[in-house]
Formats: sequence, structure tokens, C-alpha cells
Amino acid sequence: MSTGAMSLATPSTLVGLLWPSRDDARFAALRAIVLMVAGSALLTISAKVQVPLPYVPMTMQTMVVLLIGASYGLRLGGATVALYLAEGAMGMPVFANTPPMAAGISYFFSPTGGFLFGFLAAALVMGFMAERGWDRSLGRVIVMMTIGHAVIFAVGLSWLSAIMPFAKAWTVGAAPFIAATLVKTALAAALMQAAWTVTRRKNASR
Ligand SMILES: O=C(O)CCCC[C@@H]1SC[C@@H]2NC(=O)N[C@@H]21
Repeated sequence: MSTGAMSLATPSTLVGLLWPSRDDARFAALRAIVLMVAGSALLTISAKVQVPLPYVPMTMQTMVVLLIGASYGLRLGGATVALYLAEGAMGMPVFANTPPMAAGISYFFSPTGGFLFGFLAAALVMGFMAERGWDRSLGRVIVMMTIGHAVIFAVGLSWLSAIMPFAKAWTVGAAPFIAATLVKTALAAALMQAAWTVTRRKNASR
């Protein structure tokens, strides 16, 4: 593997097994672009599936971020979330509060900016763990998704508590999301398990 796109492919990941790359630079580049665009589109949709709350809305983004990291792997997952952030930085209305807020660099300084950087960190951590097999058993995938959520909240809350007192940051940025985060962790783990079951069956019948 010699090109950048080929180095994004990781055969040990779920997506690497379901849609393997090839030792062909053009195919590898096209595959990486398709997966990154599809992943960033899914993230945009997940931002719009939301319950509006003061300062920080409830969305489906964390679940999609964790699934992208876990199924794409470290580099492709990280590149996909980086593309999503770049789209928002360039003014595309991909984030939860765009509209009413305008997208662009200034959005990252809004109350949810820290969560967005947390998404990138969590996708990298999920990809790193998935490439080491943490996504393949139910117990480990639950631990993995819990760590991913913890990373998102650690970065998001650190940012929020830089612009408001920590008690308020907790009240608006963590407390309302605890139950939903448990549900999203369980759902993400169940989806990874189901995807691995299908992948193993598919590979066994080859
Ligand atoms: O502005 C954005 O697009 C990011 C929104 C971040 C929402 C955070 S992520 C963690 C927590 N769980 C949710 O459902 N909402 C918040």
C-alpha cells in the first residue's frame, strides 16, 4: 500500500471486512471518499434528530460517532469525523444548532464546540480499540462505547466549564443526557454485535 487512501484502509475492521480495499490506488481512494462522505452525511442527519434543550441539544451524534470509529477504524474513522468538522468550519449547516446559528469557525466557540472536538477524539479512540479487537464481543464493546461517551463528555464539559461555572455546565451539558447515553451505549453495542454476526456468517459461507 503506497498512497494516502490505501493507508486509510484497515482490513481488520468491520468495514474493512464487509467492503475490503484493493491494491489499486484509484479504487482505494474512491472507497475512502465514499465511506467518508457517507459517514459525514450520517453525522449530519444524526445532528438533526434532536430534542432541543437549553445550550446543548439531545442528538444522535454520539452514537453515530462511536459506530463510525468502531467500524471504520482509527484513520478512516478519524478522517470521517474530521471531514464532518471541516464541512461545518466551511459554513455547511451540518451541526445541531445550524440553523439557527450560522456554521463556520465561530460555531466551535459556541457551548457545543467542545463536544464536536470530543467527537473527533472519541472516533480515534474507538478506531484504535476496534483495530485491537475490542468491538468483537458484547462485554468489551460495551466497555468501548462507555469509554467513547466518557471521552466526548470529558472534552465537551471541559469546554463548557470554561465558559460557565462547572455546576451549570454539568446541569446543561451532562445531567440531561445520562439516561439517553446509557440507551445509546446499549444500542451501539447491539448494532456492532449484529453487524459482526452478519459479517462472520457472510465470511463463513464464502
Ligand atoms: O453542535 C453540535 O452539533 C454538537 C451537539 C453536541 C450534543 C452533545 S453530545 C453529548 C450529549 N449527548 C447528547 O445527546 N447531546 C449532547
